[in-house]
Amino acid sequence: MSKLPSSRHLPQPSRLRPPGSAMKRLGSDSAITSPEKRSRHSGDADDTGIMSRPQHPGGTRGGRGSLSRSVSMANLNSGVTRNRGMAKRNMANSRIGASTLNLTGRPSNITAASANLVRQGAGAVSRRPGANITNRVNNTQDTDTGPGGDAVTKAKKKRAPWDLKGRLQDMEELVKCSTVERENLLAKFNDYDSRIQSLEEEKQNLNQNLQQSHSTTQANQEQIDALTAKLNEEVRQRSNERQELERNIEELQSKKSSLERRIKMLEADLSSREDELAGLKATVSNLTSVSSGLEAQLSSTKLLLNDRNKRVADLEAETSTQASTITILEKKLLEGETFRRKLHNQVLELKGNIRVFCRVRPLIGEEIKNNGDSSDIHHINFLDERTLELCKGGDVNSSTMSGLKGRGNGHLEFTYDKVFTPCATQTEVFEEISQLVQSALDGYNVCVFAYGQTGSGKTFTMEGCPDSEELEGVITRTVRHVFTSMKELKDKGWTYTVEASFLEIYNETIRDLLVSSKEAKNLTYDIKLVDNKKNDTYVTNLKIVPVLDETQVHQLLRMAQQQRAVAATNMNEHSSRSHSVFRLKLVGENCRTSESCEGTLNLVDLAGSERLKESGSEGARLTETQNINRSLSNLGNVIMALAQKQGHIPYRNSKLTHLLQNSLGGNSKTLMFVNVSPVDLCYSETLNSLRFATKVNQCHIGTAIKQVKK
Ligand SMILES: Nc1ncnc2c1ncn2[C@@H]1O[C@H](COP(=O)(O)OP(=O)(O)OP(=O)(O)O)[C@@H](O)[C@H]1O
Repeated sequence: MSKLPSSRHLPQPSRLRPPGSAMKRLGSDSAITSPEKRSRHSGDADDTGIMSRPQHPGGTRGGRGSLSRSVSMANLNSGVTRNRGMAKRNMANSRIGASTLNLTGRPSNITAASANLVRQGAGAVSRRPGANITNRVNNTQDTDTGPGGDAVTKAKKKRAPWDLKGRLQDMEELVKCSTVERENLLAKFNDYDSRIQSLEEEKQNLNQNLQQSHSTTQANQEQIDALTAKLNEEVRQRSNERQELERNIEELQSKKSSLERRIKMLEADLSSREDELAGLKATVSNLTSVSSGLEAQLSSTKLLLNDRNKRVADLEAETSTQASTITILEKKLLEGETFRRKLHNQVLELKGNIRVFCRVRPLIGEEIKNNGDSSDIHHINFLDERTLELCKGGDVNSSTMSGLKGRGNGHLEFTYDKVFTPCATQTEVFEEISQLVQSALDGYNVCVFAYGQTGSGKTFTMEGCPDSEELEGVITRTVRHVFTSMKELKDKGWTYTVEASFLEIYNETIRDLLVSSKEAKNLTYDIKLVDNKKNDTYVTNLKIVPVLDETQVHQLLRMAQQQRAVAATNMNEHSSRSHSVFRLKLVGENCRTSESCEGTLNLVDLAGSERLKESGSEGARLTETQNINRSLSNLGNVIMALAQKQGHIPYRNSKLTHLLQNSLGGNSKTLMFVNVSPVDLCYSETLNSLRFATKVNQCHIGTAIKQVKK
């Protein structure tokens, strides 16, 4: 956008004075425009600068002087007018030029041109007005043509100095010409004036235009400023945006680089995946071939499946038939179970309701040394599973004992239901009595007791070594067998409750082994009949513990052992001198058959038998021995009475027989272990025990009766 000139460059109205005013000033300065002034300044040629001739003294001279002055004035007027006309023309020209230039948008040139013209015009007048007038007069005289051309031509003819008239005529003609010229000039002046006025108007218009342009320029400037500010703001925003964009570019570049890295990784991954894919494709092709094979197999399998489904349908039909058969068979099984129990009982009856097992323990420890470092037992021969032979050189009389067979020479044979050699294991021993345990579950009273001299192996047989499973005794194995059988019988509808008690009889006094001596301090334990008509007995105040599993029973056994240890200063002696009775009461119910049963299992470790003569006991020991022998002898008597079916069975003669009344009578199955020591020195006690066992073995107690729960 081109910058418009400021107002100060435009021509100032004061400088462009109207021609009238310039002329006025010119007139006033030169003092020649008005006749008054001309007359007033007629002698002041110096003021005007016109070279006037020196006046001659006298009138003529004065006349000539005034004429010259008139001519000079006319010339002057003419020159001034001409000069002023030139000036005006110049000014008009300059104004025209200025307006033209102004119209073309270059007013500065106008101002300069008009100023120059004014200066030139003014200068032309002001510098040498007199000279100009003179020249003009002279020139006019020489060249002017016009209305007075002839007169001038005539005037050109040099008049004689005396021809004043002619000269006056010339002058008059000249004045006339000047007047005409002046009028012409005035017309021109007026013409110029009107032109100036029009130019003034034009100038005013131009000024208005200029002002409008100025205001437009200002508006434009404001707009420009606003636009500039906007532009700056825009530039700032663009700069911010650019910075933002640069940051974005940086971020994008970093992202790009990270993406490039990721692309590389992905490319690597892709290539590995491609490899994997290739492998998978190979696998897929393999699998496809396998699949086609499998499909073929599947179709054949489907065919097979159809056949099988058919077969399944057949089998289901068969199964339903079999299910009904199973129901029938289960019924038969239950009947069979009942029958088995009967048969089992009959077998035991055939075996005898009281049976005797003989067990000879091995030599142990010092006994082997004393036996010449040999475990061979010299005085006992095992003839078969049920017979052993006792022999001692010189003891011929023994063979004559009643009921005993022998080969003579001190050889005595003893036959029992079973003879266990020293090599017999605890397991083998228990297998033989497990059927009795089964009888207890079937609802019979069972009594297993161990009889024998001290140290013959009674406790080993009944309790065993609790720390070794292999050496577990009858009690532990019985408990396990009971709970195992209970589980098996559960499938046949039987559920059982088990109660345990454990007591000892020492010097004919009952002691509860399942309570501490502190707890049992003020308690008395008496044996009483449950029902006077029957032989069921119970012990008052005795602790009966319901047991749910084998572990619980083992805890009771350990507690009983501790009680026996606390009760004695010498445990072995105390335990040897008392009878211990472990009792399990088994109550069963069958929900299917509505059967019920109640059996009692007594496991008795008797006190060691001892012959008074041979023991040489005295004092308390003697009393103990007497009590033991009395109870053991009474046990024999009861058994004998039962065998002889006597009317009175002396159960009450000892606590032991009284307690075991129901388990020894006709309503029970009894098994007696006769434990034998292998030591030679124990021969007499062994013989005594074997004789006692023989007596028992010869007894037929009667038929055991199944106990039905009341
Ligand atoms: N069959 C056997 N095998 C190995 N050792 C046995 C056997 N029987 C008994 N014994 C051992 O013989 C020793 C005496 O046995 P045990 O204490 O059982 O005799 P006991 O008849 O109970 O004596 P007591 O009447 O004094 O109680 C024990 O050390 C025992 O371990």
